[in-house]
Amino acid sequence: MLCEPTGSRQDALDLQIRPEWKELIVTAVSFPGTSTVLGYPRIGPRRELKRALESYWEGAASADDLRAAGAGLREQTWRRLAGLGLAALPSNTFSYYDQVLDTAVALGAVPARYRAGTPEQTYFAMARGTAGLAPLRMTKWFDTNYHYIVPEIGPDTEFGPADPGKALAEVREARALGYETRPVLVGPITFLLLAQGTAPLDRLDDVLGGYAALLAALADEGVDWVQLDEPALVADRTPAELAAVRAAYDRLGALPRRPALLVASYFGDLGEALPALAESPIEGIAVDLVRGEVPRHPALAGKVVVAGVVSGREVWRTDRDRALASLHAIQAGQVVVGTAGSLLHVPYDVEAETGLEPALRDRLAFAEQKVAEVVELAELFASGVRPQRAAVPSRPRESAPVAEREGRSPYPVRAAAQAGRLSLPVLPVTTIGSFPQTGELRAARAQVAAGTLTEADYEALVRGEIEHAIGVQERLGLDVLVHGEPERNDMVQYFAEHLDGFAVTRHGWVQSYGSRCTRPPILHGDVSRPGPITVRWATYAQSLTAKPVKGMLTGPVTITAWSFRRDDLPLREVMYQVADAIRAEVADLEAAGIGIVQVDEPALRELLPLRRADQDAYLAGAVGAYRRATSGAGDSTQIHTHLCYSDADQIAAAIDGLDADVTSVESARSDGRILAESAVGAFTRGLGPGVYDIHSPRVPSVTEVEKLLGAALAVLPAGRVWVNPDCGLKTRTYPQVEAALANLVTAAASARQAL
Ligand SMILES: Nc1nc2c(c(=O)[nH]1)N[C@@H](CNc1ccc(C(=O)N[C@@H](CCC(=O)N[C@@H](CCC(=O)N[C@@H](CCC(=O)O)C(=O)O)C(=O)O)C(=O)O)cc1)CN2
Ligand code: MET
Ligand SMILES: [Zn+2]
Repeated sequence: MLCEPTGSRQDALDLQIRPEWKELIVTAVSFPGTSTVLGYPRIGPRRELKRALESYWEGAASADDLRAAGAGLREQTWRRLAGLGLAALPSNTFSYYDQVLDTAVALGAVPARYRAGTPEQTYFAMARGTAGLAPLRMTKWFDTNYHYIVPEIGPDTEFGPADPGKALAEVREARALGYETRPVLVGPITFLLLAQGTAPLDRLDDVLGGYAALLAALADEGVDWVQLDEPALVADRTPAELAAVRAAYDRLGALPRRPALLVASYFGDLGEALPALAESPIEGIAVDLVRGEVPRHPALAGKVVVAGVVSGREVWRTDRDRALASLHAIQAGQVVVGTAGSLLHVPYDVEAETGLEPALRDRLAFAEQKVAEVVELAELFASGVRPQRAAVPSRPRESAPVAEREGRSPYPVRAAAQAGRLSLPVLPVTTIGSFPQTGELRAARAQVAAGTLTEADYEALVRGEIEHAIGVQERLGLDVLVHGEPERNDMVQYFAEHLDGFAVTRHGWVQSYGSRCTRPPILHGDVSRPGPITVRWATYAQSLTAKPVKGMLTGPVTITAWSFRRDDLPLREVMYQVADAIRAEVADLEAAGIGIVQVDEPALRELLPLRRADQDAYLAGAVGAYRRATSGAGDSTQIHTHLCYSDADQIAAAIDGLDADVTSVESARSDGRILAESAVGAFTRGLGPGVYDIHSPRVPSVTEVEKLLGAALAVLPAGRVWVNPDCGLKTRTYPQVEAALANLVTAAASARQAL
């Protein structure tokens, strides 16, 4: 998206070169080549890393097996990038789990309680927990569907010695293959701003000591350039934070022994942070020219600018003229053609998608195609090719605002109608929707696709799974049951497969967290619903039990957010089209006698623009879409929603605006932050703060659940509290789930007694 030039930018343009800048405009340290990417997918073109990790975690493979799989993938990536003609290769963009966690380990920021066992055991304990130890928190990486591990940096955190081992090993590994690389680390400001703890910037000095040690070790290894990723600089930053940016890079720049520094920004425009970086003694700055503007600052004359003209977030082919226009507009010591951010968030290769309609496929570029685009643009730019037409801002065409639909009575009226219809106990126990996805189900879907299993046999298998899930819930004594979503490969892809306007991929995997991946659908046309999608599964489940079964839908914001989407329509209109499809599905569920419908919106927070100035318009559109999807429901139909992250306080008003009767949220993995006074006030209707962290294989004890429930009951009236896990159970196994849910039911019973 293009932004209007801001006043401060215009001023920067008009500035004369001040004397103090003269010394900053040193001769540019040259960058090793005219093309690069800031990062690359690492899960493997066929999810080789996922399989290696999961076998290692299951105990079926050794640490050596896992290391060999990692080395193979790294080699394959470097060879491919070089083979495509890319000039400057990054390293340390591979990770066994997450790059923020890797940086924490490199900085020695390993909380004492995890420091036991082998390095692998420590690493995966932080990421996933152990039988006795909860993992570190995990949350969304900026406005993506990728999750990072939140470093724990408090006022008293003791940093161990810096550990450059992984970065050095990758440099050596690439060198053995004949490649000099540029190691990538998360930069100090982003690292601290993403960390959990009180005023983490207070720890800047300690952290910079760690970076200094890492940089020295890399310099000793003969590394010429290091990339420090600072996406946090494209969000609004306070004057104190901007001062910290200057202090940090002044200090790192002044180190006597270090490689040249490329500070990489992406996901938006640097804005106020540009002068802070440009005026510091670093050698290069990477900018996002897909979402941001051409950077202008006199001190850039002495620096390398890596121009992110190829999107790391979308899958459309790059507009060559627009990219060339941006490249020619940059005034810098050296302009290098690059990607806007890492390619981590797009799939590997469009060529693998033989099932896509050729007309659509021709418009797409995945990671490999994007590398080829970077290389081609670098050649065109070097030979002085100019854009053939004036760049037209790719602004979506505006159309008349669509009226929002309203229909439901105020909450108290609805709550009374629902209480009469549902007669639930106080503290009702429920789940978020999915039950474990068995290997048998996944294999069966693959067989249907391959034509070796009939639809009828698959259908019978799904019905059997529903019976099983209902049986388990009945036996354990849950109050509101779910059918368990066995028919869904993914909560978004499944709907995309049943709606018009979407295409889905076969191999288009993108890492979501750890070994978990999704295949984001491609929303390329007008969206509509050819027919009911979930009704037969929900009614089948309801036919098996006298307890209420909750219908389960994914909301319009989330379906839109977790798809690659068209850019020729405003986001709001796209979301409204999806909302109308979901609205029809809600109506059909209701007509089929389903009394509770959950419309999940875990991505509501995710698409929140990084700049405050853009947030209200987005939230109005997102809330409008949700209400459009749900406001057709009658008063006695209970509408639930589910959001799975803890920083709900930032969008409290919007969550309230959804007007759902019951909201379930992640809470267990984030120590009940949602129950803090600042957040809990947002929930004026039913609330289910998660009491079971489903992202970890460990089973919470009854006491643990009781504690979390007690915390909820201390701040909320019991009549509005629900008992549920943090999120769906699809990534867990049945034994884990049954043990955990039994503990939830027991804890709820004892909490009811105590009321
Ligand atoms: N889109 C999306 N984003 C989300 C979530 C989500 O559920 N969906 N949840 C939050 C957390 N993120 C998550 C992301 C992925 C998964 C997840 O479990 N993904 C599965 C894949 C799901 C899937 O598409 N499964 C397909 C394909 C399964 C498969 O691997 N098939 C094999 C063949 C079958 C076999 O023999 O196993 C193959 O293709 O090779 C299916 O079930 O049909 C995985 O990585 O394992 C969980 C959480 C936030 N973002
Ligand atoms: C990422 S939110 C997941 C909600 C979905 N209903 C599930 O249980 O899997
Ligand atoms: Zn969830």
